[in-house]
Amino acid sequence: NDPEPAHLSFRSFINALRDDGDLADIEAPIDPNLQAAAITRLVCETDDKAPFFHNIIGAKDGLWRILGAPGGIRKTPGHQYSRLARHVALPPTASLHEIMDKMLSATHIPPIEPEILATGPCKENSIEGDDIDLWSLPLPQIHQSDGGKYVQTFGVHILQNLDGSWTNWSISRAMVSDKNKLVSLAANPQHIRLIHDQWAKEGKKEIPWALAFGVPPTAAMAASMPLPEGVSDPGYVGAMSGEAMKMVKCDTNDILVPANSEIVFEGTLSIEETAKEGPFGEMHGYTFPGKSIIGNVHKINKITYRNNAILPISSCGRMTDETHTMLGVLAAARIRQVCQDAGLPIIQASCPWFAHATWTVLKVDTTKLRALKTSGKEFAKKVGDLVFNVKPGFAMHRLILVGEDIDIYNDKDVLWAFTTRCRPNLDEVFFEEVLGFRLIPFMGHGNGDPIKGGKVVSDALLPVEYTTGQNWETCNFKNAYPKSVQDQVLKDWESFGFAKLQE
Ligand SMILES: Cc1cc2c3c(c1C)C(C)(C)C[C@H]1C[C@@H](C)[C@]4(C(=O)NC(=O)N=C4N2C[C@H](O)[C@H](O)[C@H](O)COP(=O)(O)O)N31
Ligand SMILES: [K+]
Repeated sequence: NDPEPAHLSFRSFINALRDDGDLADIEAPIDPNLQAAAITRLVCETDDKAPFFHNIIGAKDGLWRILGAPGGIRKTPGHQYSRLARHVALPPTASLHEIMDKMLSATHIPPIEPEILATGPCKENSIEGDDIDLWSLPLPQIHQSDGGKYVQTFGVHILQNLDGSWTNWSISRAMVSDKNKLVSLAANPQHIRLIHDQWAKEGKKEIPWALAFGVPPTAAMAASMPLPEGVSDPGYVGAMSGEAMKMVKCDTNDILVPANSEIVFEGTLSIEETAKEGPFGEMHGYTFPGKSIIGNVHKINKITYRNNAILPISSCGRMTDETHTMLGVLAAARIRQVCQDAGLPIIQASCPWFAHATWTVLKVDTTKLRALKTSGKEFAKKVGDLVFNVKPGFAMHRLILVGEDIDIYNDKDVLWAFTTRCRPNLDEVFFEEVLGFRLIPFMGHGNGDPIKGGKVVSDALLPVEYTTGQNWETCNFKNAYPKSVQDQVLKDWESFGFAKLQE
């Protein structure tokens, strides 16, 4: 057991899940080829407990046990987001808005720089140089049609810019391409791509790199979030958690990794060497068998790892997994922040699971909106011009604007507003000149330019909300009857033979 709390130690996090009744300890022998990921996939589709595989077939010398669905959601009422809440030291009853607020909480405060320790648990074991043979490890096959073994679906890539003034953490998938090599996908505008191109411009051949698996959960959340360029994740996370991240230096380069990481791959990201990458079962729920693209090659010079190390995996695909609950939610959080920093009256943002991280719903403060004396067309254009031209907006293809009466974390509310208050076309502003997201099937496998356009701001605020405010009565139990009638109905409800109402 680690001394650190759950948000600062992957092992403490797993113990916290077990205490929450949110972990399935599986002692049965499980095949890393498909079986572990298939169980994890069904967990994601049924919102069940995180699977912890203690007995992976082919594991040896402590490599490795597997934890699935680290960022999944639960069906337990009132505790749906407890696994995410445990990542950021919030109570299991925390709402998505509170989790997003916590992740944004260090936006305008100074960083707390990491503390560098002489050693740490991640140094307990090591494999070096020619002894590295990834093929001998129990590599997970995540989906049957993936182009290779995606050992990397929840580790954190760590890179620095040229002068070392910026340390970037990010999650990008990578598959094994050789006994000591991975190939990853990180396209424009991702920071891995930006840093890669900076080093390439200076004529460098390779970039010092590390990939840390089983990092402190708060670090995994920051890695999944589009922080502004130049904002170093370690310092941001330190400020967020109120204490310095405990790091150790890699043995074979100067990259710092969390001291209690489960497994660390140390090496270099090649500037020139590329390899076929993919296909991979994507976050939008599709695999296009046989379709691979070109990715960058990472060469591993040393592996260090804890005793009985644990590999986290994300078996991504259709809702709901980490690409929706972390990638989508944290992009929406940053979109809210960007709007607020620009002085727009946006008070909340959400990323509904059914939209697979392609929509962001924005709740507008309509009192402030009315003070702007603007129109829907004008406001929608203003929001889109901002959001679709900043990095946090790159994966989103629809923004929906709604008023205060909508609970944007409730799908029925969102769809009610969208289907009844947004007149198709007239109340929508389309953007064809902005960066588009190739991984969405209607882009990468659609009719138009795979990386340009196809975006829209759908204004689901009625015109009256821009002028004098809501002039309708919602026709539902809570709004269409006097309180006295509602109270009488609720008092009699179960005695009339109806089922107990969910709170
Ligand atoms: C939480 C998560 C985030 C992911 C991915 C995944 C998970 C679990 C897995 C590996 C399961 C699936 C793919 C899906 C794929 C999109 C991608 C990726 O392969 N390439 C990419 O460019 N971005 C990905 N992200 C998003 C990325 O982490 C965020 O955009 C983050 O802000 C990047 O950090 P910087 O802003 O500092 O640049 N992967
Ligand atoms: K990041």
